[in-house]
Amino acid sequence: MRYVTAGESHGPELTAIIEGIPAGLTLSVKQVNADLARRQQGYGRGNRMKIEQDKVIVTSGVRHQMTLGSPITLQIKNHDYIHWQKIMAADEPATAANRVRQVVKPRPGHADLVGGQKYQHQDLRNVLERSSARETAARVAVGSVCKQLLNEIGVDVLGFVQQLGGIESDETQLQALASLTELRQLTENSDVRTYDSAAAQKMRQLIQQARQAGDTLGGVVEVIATHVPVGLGSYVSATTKLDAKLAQAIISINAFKGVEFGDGFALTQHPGSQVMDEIYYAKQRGFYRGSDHLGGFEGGMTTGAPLIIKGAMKPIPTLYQPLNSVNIKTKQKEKASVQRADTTAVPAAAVVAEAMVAITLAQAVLAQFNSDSLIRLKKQVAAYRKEIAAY
Ligand SMILES: Cc1cc2nc3c(=O)[nH]c(=O)nc-3n(C[C@H](O)[C@H](O)[C@H](O)COP(=O)(O)O)c2cc1C
Ligand SMILES: C=C(O[C@@H]1CC(C(=O)O)=C[C@@H](OP(=O)(O)O)[C@H]1O)C(=O)O
Repeated sequence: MRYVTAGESHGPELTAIIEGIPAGLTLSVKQVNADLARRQQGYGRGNRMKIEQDKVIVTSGVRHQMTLGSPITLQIKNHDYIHWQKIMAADEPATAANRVRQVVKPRPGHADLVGGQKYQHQDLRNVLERSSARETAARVAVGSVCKQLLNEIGVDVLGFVQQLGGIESDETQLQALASLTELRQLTENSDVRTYDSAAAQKMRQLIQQARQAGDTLGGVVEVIATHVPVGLGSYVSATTKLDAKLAQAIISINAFKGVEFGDGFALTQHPGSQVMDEIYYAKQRGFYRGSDHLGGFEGGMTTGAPLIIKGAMKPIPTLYQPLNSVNIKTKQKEKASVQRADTTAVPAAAVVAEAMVAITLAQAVLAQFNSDSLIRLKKQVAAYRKEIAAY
């Protein structure tokens, strides 16, 4: 399965085309829209989210709510386009009237300067339009389709905020106790996508302070995937290791600078005796682990334990109290340009990370099992699970 997204932040729409989803999957557009809405929420987002109400339009590959096996096209309209039609026009030459709102003072931490140098753009809007995380809405729509496929074979994926601006979310402690369903209820009942708690209150205060100071915040998101079959991915080649593919998928999200599996970097502070997941056997269950310090991976393969993947998001680069920059035209020192921006988008990014994990897992499943028909896929996965359990 492969996919591509297209679309500029202030252009008419985002588009995603997915190729390789099996025929026979009942696709809920309502569910895709619910995921798109989750990505738009979260305390700390800017005014753009008041303009957009992301909804997907399916224009191919699905008939009567069932996938056909042909490429699926998903479109999401940019409501903000109405304010940018002239500036973003594809079919009109540049004129004094439409060459307005140019960006010439690159923002440190955004793609502006390097994008301008690489593509030789003199208006950095040509870079920011596509480097903007607006694109992640399309990925969430693709991820939602993939989650629906994964649900058919019992795999559940959930992303949530683990830490924001240094304040740890209560879900981290709850995670060990709560099922994914309980965790989902907790995260959905809160406007910072965290358990509505003392920690969430502190996060909100910190975001308010950052906003007032013209500053921004980052954080850590966590994604858990449960009931993943044993042995997705392989140790045989660098390119077949599934943990490596997931690392790529997480780092591909705008502003992500780090990824961890299980206890990740903290593993380095303990002796081996404390961090390996010891092996047990029970007749009903087959082989299983007593812990999950390694986040569900050994040798680039899934062990059958829950996948625990964390991603570190840097603070948002656009600051209302802008940092030092240089005007690309005059070469004079100036403060970076200020575009409308989020104070933080960690809650939104948790939904994007969930989508990226779902996409990568769906790709692994479809590479290993039949990808023409959902019925055949389910049969093959069930037979494989039996074979593994009988080992
Ligand atoms: C959901 C989401 C929303 C974001 N919102 C903004 C924003 O409003 N302003 C901004 O400067 N960067 C924002 N970013 C981050 C930039 O898109 C990102 O830093 C930029 O594309 C440069 O890429 P890099 O940080 O991966 O190097 C956001 C990222 C995500 C995931
Ligand atoms: C549009 C989205 O996020 C945008 C991501 C973004 C950036 O630079 O990454 C900058 C802002 O764009 P704008 O200036 O149009 O408000 C965010 O709002 C979105 O998440 O849907």
